[in-house]
Amino acid sequence: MNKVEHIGIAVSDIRIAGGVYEKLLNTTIYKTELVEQEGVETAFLKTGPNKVELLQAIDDNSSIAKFIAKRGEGIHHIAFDVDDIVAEMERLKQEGFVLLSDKPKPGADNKLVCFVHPKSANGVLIELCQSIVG
Ligand SMILES: CC[C@@H](C(=O)O)C(=O)SCCNC(=O)CCNC(=O)[C@H](O)C(C)(C)COP(=O)(O)OP(=O)(O)OC[C@H]1O[C@@H](n2cnc3c(N)ncnc32)[C@H](O)[C@@H]1OP(=O)(O)O
Ligand SMILES: [Co+2]
Repeated sequence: MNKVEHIGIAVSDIRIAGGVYEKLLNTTIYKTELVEQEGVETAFLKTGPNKVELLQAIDDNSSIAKFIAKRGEGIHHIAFDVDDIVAEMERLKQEGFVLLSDKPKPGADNKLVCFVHPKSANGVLIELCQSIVG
């Protein structure tokens, strides 16, 4: 596993939260993207080498809607960059982690992603991300 790729933050209103994070980080949102398969609208900000992903639910079935209903807004997941997501998924499975999909799926920002259940990672939802090249 490589560096932290982004920190995902669950928000109720991405426009309001976007303004707050633009002020906080003294930067502007460089990309917004709707990821329908995940039921989310996203907005990305960069600070130094780090990325923050704001996530708003687009419907009540979204993981983000459930998370906010249960826990309120806040840090939702930590994403790690990987070179070979299939190999990393296999390694984590062998180590006993619970993966939330059998195969990588399309994420935001030209990535293939897979999630590790928070119950198998000390209460933190982990995302693996591999950049799609080309
Ligand atoms: C934009 C695409 C992509 C990217 O490219 O970056 C994204 O980031 S998408 C982000 C949104 N998508 C996901 O989160 C997909 C993976 N998540 C899931 O599959 C589910 O959210 C889940 C983790 C399996 C939980 O779903 P479910 O079991 O239906 O919900 P519960 O509310 O019953 O939760 C069970 C249990 O887990 C705790 N929980 C839930 N979410 C989190 C979390 N983010 N961090 C820590 N813990 C979490 C929840 O509180 C429950 O615990 P108990 O209350 O102790 O039972
Ligand atoms: Co993410």
